[in-house]
Amino acid sequence: MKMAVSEIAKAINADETYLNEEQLAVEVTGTNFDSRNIEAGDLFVPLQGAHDGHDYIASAIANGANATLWSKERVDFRPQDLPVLVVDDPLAAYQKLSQYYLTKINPRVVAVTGSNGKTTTKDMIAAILSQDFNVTKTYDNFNNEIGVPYTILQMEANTEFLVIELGMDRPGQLDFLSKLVQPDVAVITMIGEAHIEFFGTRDKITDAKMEITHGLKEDGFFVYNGDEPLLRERATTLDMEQRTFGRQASDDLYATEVADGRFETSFKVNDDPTIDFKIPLIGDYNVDNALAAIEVGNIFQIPDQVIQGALEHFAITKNRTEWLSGNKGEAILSDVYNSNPTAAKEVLAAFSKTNTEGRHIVVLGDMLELGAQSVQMHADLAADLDPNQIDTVYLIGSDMAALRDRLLTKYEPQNVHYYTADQLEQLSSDLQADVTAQDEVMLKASHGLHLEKVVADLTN
Ligand SMILES: CC(=O)N[C@H]1[C@@H](OP(=O)(O)OP(=O)(O)OC[C@H]2O[C@@H](n3ccc(=O)[nH]c3=O)[C@H](O)[C@@H]2O)O[C@H](CO)[C@@H](O)[C@@H]1O[C@H](C)C(=O)N[C@@H](C)C(=O)N[C@H](CCC(=O)N[C@@H](CCCCN)C(=O)O)C(=O)O
Ligand SMILES: Nc1ncnc2c1ncn2[C@@H]1O[C@H](COP(=O)(O)OP(=O)(O)OP(=O)(O)O)[C@@H](O)[C@H]1O
Ligand SMILES: C[C@@H](N)C(=O)N[C@H](C)C(=O)O
Repeated sequence: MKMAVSEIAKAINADETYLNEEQLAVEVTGTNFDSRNIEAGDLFVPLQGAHDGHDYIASAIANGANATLWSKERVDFRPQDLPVLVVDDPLAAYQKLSQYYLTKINPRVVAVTGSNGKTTTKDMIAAILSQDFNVTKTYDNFNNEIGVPYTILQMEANTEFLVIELGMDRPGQLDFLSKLVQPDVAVITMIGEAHIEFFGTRDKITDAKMEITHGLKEDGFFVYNGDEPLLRERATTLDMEQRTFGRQASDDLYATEVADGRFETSFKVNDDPTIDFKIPLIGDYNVDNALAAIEVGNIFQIPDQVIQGALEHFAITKNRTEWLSGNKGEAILSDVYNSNPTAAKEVLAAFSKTNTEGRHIVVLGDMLELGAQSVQMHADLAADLDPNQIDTVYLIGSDMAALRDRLLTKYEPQNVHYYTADQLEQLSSDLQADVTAQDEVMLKASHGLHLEKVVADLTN
């Protein structure tokens, strides 16, 4: 982005009495809400976390901030050595600025939500559209009320498509984000149980996910998983054009001949069986993510051969079924960004099928935000762990104790290792001592368990 302070001030209704002529002419070339990541020319956005972002203005300036948003409540403590845009609420101003900038650049917008698969599908769609267009996509999975404005303000002036991930863990959040980005295409990958603690039922999760259509343009497209009855039912009330994907003949686009490779999955689709699609990921569920992305490519008339090439080599975001090589030469499947029952079952199914000369070792940590059904849902994962396919299980976290108890009815005790959440280092050192070059290790847990530290220990 490139904007003068005067343009920003108008866009967000900042109090211009704190800005002189010279300051109004200063040019801003980016934004950041973390002073440690500020680059020369950026606008600093002080946000409230556990600490107050305003307290880091000195480091933002030292790193080259050209201007800062500033809460009017802190106006007496404003810095004197750069332009200060005084507003009621810096986060609301940040969101408003992003909306202004989006209107100014005016790309077509593809918005992606779903209980699982948002980041992967976003990456696939961006890879496809990038073959023919200038595309900006969500950085990592910055998908909330802070991450969405950040992504929008990252756009270069020549951006033709914005592929943006929208996340939520409460009703109303997607209503806000969808109206902010006003998608040309809204995608729902699937409905699972992620964050069900704050909804109670999958039905209510579906209602909240459908909010992605609230800002959908009238001539826009709604792309969704047609195998989910809860989505099919809601879609009947929408006027916009719709495209479904899935595994059933009733879907507009469905996969056939799905085949698992060592590190990839291949499949065909109903509308052109001559093309062999391949994705560099294991897991049947990733075919669904790819189908959603192909639908988007079709909407924008990207030829099938071009889509095929883009999917074969698309760049995945780290820690999503990412294969790594461990210190002893073992193969590691890192899926440590998040976890919930549907995702854990899918990844266990995929991992169970991979060939190994050694053992299949699984490390599972607590799945968070599952509410009253949490303990039961952890215990139920026992059905997805077969001692003939998964040799050794490491469990960590309080609710995983329920899974340990269940597993002891079918596993030898020496093959089930249990740790409390504060024993992560112990788990890591025991696992390192146990693993051999021939083994394969899969790790999955909610982000809060920090299994990425174990992955780092295994691969350092
Ligand atoms: C306000 C803010 O900056 N808080 C981030 C910050 O928290 P803290 O409370 O620890 O901040 P802290 O109190 O230390 O500092 C307050 C503020 O001062 C800043 N600061 C701090 C120190 C310093 O030297 N300099 C400085 O500028 C700091 O960046 C922050 O802006 O530091 C954490 C660790 O780095 C991030 O994890 C937090 O990011 C939040 C979660 C976020 O919302 N980040 C956005 C960009 C996002 O999209 N994050 C995604 C996750 C989004 C998500 O949870 N999505 C859910 C669904 C949506 C939920 C909606 N609530 C899902 O996908 O399931 C991600 O990080 O991967
Ligand atoms: N379509 C799917 N169905 C079930 N599970 C999936 C699906 N896609 C991905 N997953 C699981 O979810 C994990 C995270 O994938 P991804 O990051 O794409 O999802 P996400 O919805 O973006 O999650 P987050 O918003 O928390 O980043 C994967 O590694 C896999 O375990
Ligand atoms: C970290 C956040 N994006 C998320 O996915 N949280 C859930 C609870 C998880 O980590 O499993």
